[in-house]
Amino acid sequence: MAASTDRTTALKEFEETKAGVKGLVDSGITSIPAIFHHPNIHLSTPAVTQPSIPIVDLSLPRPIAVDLIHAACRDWGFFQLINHGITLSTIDNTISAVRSFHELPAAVRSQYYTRAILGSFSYFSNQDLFYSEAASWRDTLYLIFSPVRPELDRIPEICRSALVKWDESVKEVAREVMGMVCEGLGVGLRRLEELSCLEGRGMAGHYYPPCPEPDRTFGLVDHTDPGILTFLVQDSVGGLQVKSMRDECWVDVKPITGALVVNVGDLLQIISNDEYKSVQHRVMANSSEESRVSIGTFFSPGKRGESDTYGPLSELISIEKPARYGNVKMIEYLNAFLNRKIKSKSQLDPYRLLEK
Ligand SMILES: O=C(O)CCC(=O)C(=O)O
Ligand SMILES: [Fe+2]
Repeated sequence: MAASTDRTTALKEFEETKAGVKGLVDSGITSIPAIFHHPNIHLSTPAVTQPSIPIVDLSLPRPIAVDLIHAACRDWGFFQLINHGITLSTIDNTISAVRSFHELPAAVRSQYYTRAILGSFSYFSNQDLFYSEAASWRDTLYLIFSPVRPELDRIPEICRSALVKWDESVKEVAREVMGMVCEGLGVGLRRLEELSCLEGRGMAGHYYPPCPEPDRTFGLVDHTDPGILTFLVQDSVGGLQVKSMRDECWVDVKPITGALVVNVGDLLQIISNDEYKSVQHRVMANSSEESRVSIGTFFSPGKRGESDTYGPLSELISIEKPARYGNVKMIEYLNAFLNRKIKSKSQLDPYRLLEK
């Protein structure tokens, strides 16, 4: 009881600094506060560097790229996309813009600190700070681009134009990739787009400061993403790991300059009726001397009215393979995701109809 009261007080104190993990690092700490201690971290297995997640070259002839994307979504739930058309300078500018926001003086960035992510722009440390057993070594800026358009003047000037441009660039790549995903699934080319899967877009700009005790905490605990597809760009520091479906090993996602990391979310697993799998991933606490930045864009259906439900595509249901999930109502689904601790697959379970 006393311990949990202490923890609650410590969490509130940390929250009230509105300066995130970056604020702790700037204060010169040499050990991490107890709220960041993950008790069973020593039990978690280290990652291997081989095999690595698939690489898909978008400049290959389309049928070949479609086959590669299909195999990657089926066997890994993850791939790195190269030659996708977004220039290196756009990527660098975007990463720098996110870094610059997180490195603004605490008094300036703290003005944006809020957990109300439904506004245009928010900044916080650990989305699930008050739900999880232990906090992780990470701060985040978050923006919703669609279906509600952001109020541009509420986005800090230091990252505004870069993030708006990034959203547009990623959306174009996602349009192409979603078409190829549909082709791989054997459904109409625009099926996902017609389901408004390009129209729900949120963006997280994560900042992982160097951690003085990286063996005691995580950067981001293992989880699956709730939406359709995630497109992520990372700097050269590394730390992202994916759980291999084949042997359950954690595998490093080695940073490749200019690449986008693409992964299947829980909703695509549902819609594809288990053809494609959303796969667990995590980020280790940053043991390098430099801070790490990654920017994820999360695509999900933008149509979220009472009658808009999303379940296994009728083309993928047969007598041999009946529907494995019931229908999802987006508002309920997203609210459930936002109001609990980060974990894996919990979004899928309530909708599962049959045991695999
Ligand atoms: O920072 C990363 O590399 C991964 C971030 C991530 O998995 C997420 O935001 O869902
Ligand atoms: Fe993720």
